[in-house]
Amino acid sequence: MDRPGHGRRRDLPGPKRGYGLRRAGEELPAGTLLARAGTEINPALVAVFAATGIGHVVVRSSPRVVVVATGDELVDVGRASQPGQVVDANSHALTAAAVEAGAMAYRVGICDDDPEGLRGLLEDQTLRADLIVTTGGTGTGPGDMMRRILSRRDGAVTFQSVALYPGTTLGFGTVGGEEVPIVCLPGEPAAALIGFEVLARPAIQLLAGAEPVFRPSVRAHLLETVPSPAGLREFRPAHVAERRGGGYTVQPLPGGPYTMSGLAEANGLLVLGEKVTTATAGSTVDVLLLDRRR
Ligand SMILES: Nc1nc2c(c(=O)[nH]1)N[C@H]1C(S)=C(S)[C@@H](COP(=O)(O)OP(=O)(O)OC[C@H]3O[C@@H](n4cnc5c(N)ncnc54)[C@H](O)[C@@H]3O)O[C@H]1N2
Ligand code: MOO
Repeated sequence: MDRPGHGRRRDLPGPKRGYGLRRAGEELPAGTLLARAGTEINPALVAVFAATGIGHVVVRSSPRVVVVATGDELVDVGRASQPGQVVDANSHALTAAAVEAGAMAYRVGICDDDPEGLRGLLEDQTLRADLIVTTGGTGTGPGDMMRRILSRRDGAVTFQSVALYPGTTLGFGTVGGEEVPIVCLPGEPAAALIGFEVLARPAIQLLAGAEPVFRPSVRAHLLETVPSPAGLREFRPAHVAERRGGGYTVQPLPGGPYTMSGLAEANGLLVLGEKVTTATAGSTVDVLLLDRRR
């Protein structure tokens, strides 16, 4: 009984008046705005609604996005690839990107460059898709089937070069009687992901009723000189960091705009406008903030 803390009586001061009590309206006083239109509903917000007696809210459901990879050369991941074959990375990456953007995403997988097969597949997918995202076959060669089958139809999909780098060859428009929006991204994997970021992601945000539609951007101090093609707006994987004294710095990642590993590392996209041919170290540039903590 003489172990410390045992068998001895200690008088503690009594609790202050009101201690441990939760008062009505303490956290959210009457009249507080609970959520703005365009807010994504999360579990805690559901709790806030329920606790404040709101049993019903009007929502836009997550858009259904169908992802199709095209190309005779493609094989599914995990299968042995022969010389001349390419493992399909894009349908997986774009499906993940669509989920990250808040969509219900369906990966259809690989479709050969057979015009009838492709037409039929797109027609079928219009029944379940709010947005169709394809990759591959957007070039101007005779075998670039996506451009061939879609640009023939009375202008519903346009492949006029977009001043985007990488991603110049992408197409966009609608397909089928239901006029389902479609974004046709290039086959080159980094170009496909950047094209998705710039064109498809905002479309998903818009379909979801989300606000804001675009990524936030900041002005940042560029740490390394980079060249950029004239006439095209370049989006380049980069690492952005907050400076101690305020503001941001941005470091372009090695490998330029066409790197998957650079994109995997990036927490921002450096934006170099159409008129920029060289962005010099020390200048101030625009950076889109990707939603990744690094
Ligand atoms: N005459 C012209 N030819 C090309 C131009 C041009 O302006 N004029 N632009 C070039 C550029 S830039 C791009 S980008 C490509 C876009 O062409 P495609 O969309 O037809 O791309 P593909 O030929 O289908 O593929 C390019 C490259 O990427 C590989 N690929 C394709 N799909 C996948 C996938 N799902 N996963 C991984 N890798 C994939 C494919 O095997 C090729 O190596 O056009 C240029 N030509
Ligand atoms: O269109 Mo290509 O995507 O510039 O790389």
